Amino acid sequence: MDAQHPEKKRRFVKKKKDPISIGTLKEGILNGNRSSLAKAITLIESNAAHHYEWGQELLGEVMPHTGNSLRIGITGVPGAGKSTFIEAFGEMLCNQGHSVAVLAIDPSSSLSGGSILGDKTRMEQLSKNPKAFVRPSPTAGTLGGVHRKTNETLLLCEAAGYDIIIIETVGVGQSEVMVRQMVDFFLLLAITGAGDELQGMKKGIMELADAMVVNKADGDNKRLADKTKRELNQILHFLVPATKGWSSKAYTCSAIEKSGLKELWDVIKEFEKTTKETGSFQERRDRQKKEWFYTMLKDRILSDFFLDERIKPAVPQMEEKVKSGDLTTSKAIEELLHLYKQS
Ligand SMILES: Nc1nc2c(ncn2[C@@H]2O[C@H](COP(=O)(O)OP(=O)(O)OP(=O)(O)O)[C@@H](O)[C@H]2O)c(=O)[nH]1
Repeated sequence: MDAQHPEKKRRFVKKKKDPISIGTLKEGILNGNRSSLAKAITLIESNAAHHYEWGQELLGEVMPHTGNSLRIGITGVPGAGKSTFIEAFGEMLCNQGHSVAVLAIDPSSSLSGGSILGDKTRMEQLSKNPKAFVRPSPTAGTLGGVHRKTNETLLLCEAAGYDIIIIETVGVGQSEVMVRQMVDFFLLLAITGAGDELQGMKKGIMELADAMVVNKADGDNKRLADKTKRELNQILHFLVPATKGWSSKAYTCSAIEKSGLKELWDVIKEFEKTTKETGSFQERRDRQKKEWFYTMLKDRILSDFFLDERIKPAVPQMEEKVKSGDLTTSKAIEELLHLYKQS
């Protein structure tokens, strides 16, 4: 019977006893129901084809309710204090009446199967706050897959009414650009006394930042933190600004003492106000949507190509021919594309 009604089958998430309709999930999300949101994210993150379809259908339904948050990206080398900072910063925002969703991207989980961010229970306090929603990094799949899942989770969180979305990534170089492509404001968390002035961070990553904050500016470390802040400001002064019309600066804070957080929030609010006035806020959002469209299109074409029934066996054959010198690389590619276009 299901086979005769594919539409009907498609509209239901089949759990053993409790089928959930897309409509119910949508309603739950729009009412800010956390369990509906969590179920929807599970659909988005699932690698099963039918879940993917349901997830996309749901996303289409909630799309008109997205786009209303301020999206903040945070990165920093391991040990910079990201969890401590986000927990304190998130609590402060919740106390001010905001609702905050925290999503994580952990490149190590998709590249090696291990995880830098995900292994331990993180941000326990914030997770318990009724105005906050903390979601660990999707662990399975390629970095591109993690990108899609995080981007779609962000949209679901917006539909659920979270007005501040924080996307955290561990600062090891692979995922900063990806996060920058998803957020309005990008913050780099730094620490003092790491010897070389860029603390292992490439200049390219500093160029992505709308602000840097030297964490752990407390106790004996305070003076050193101020010194690092001055050094970073000197470097930032010579870099191309990450956002048109905004000059990125360095600040200090202590996540443990909860100092400097309010000042940093004032900087972010000022950024939002200025960039909305100049139009660069919307320009970036439009550019991100365009980039996202092309990323998804290329991903889709790639997987369609490599999963094609005729292409699958032909690729290793062509590879052998290229290796043995029977065919040039260009000729082998031409033959594969010819085959693909016929199928
Ligand atoms: N003195 C001081 N220590 C801090 C501060 N923030 C974090 N720490 C400490 O720095 C260490 C690392 O903090 P985490 O928040 O786990 O830092 P992280 O490694 O960037 O974060 P994860 O990505 O969660 O591993 C912990 O021992 C924290 O207690 C701070 O403001 N002052």
